[in-house]
Amino acid sequence: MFDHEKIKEGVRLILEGVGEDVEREGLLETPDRVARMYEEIFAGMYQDAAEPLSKRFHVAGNEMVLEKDIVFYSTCEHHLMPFFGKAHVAYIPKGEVVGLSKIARTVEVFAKRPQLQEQLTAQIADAINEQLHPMGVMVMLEAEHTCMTMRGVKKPGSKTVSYVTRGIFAEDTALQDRFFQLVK
Ligand SMILES: Nc1nc2c(ncn2[C@@H]2O[C@H](COP(=O)(O)OP(=O)(O)OP(=O)(O)O)[C@@H](O)[C@H]2O)c(=O)[nH]1
Ligand SMILES: [Zn+2]
Repeated sequence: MFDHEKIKEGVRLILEGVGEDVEREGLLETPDRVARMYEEIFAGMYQDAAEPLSKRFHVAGNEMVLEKDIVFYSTCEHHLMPFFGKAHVAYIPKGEVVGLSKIARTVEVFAKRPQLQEQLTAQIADAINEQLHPMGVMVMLEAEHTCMTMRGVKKPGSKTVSYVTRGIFAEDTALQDRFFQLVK
């Protein structure tokens, strides 16, 4: 589990590194606050993505289910800066579906870890694929990376779009087009 004291010590060292006085009033509680914050934004480190997807319901048809505009906040593993945006998740069931909220919960588990957008996209798709064994899965993420907008190349408003396909979505470009139409 989280080593709260270690995170606090790290935050103290960063503040000292930037030349701050860690004993001044405004900063006294900061290491503890930041440690608690990390425990929140990295809560997915200790959550099992299979868990929300374990309760399934039987359905007759196999029409596409799309959960779109799922707002997520994640943390870029290169700079520990936030990236945030929307996830669109579609799958074509093969006899089984999950409760709609469980798709968003799956996004949350993986978003709340140090991440790369491409890796986050693939992990969401793979978890659904492995747990639900659907005909196919397609996941698309659109996000703004603060490591690109408030620092570095400073390109505010730029968006990173990533998507992955599994199963019949990988082979059927007409199906991919339908997904792109629906999330537009
Ligand atoms: N592929 C990918 N790259 C990312 C993601 N988040 C941040 N990056 C990039 O990771 C790269 C790290 O590049 P480095 O050259 O090692 O680090 P840097 O000197 O801080 O780079 P700059 O951001 O260009 O200043 C940068 O180009 C970031 O834009 C992500 O989710 N996916
Ligand atoms: Zn970054």
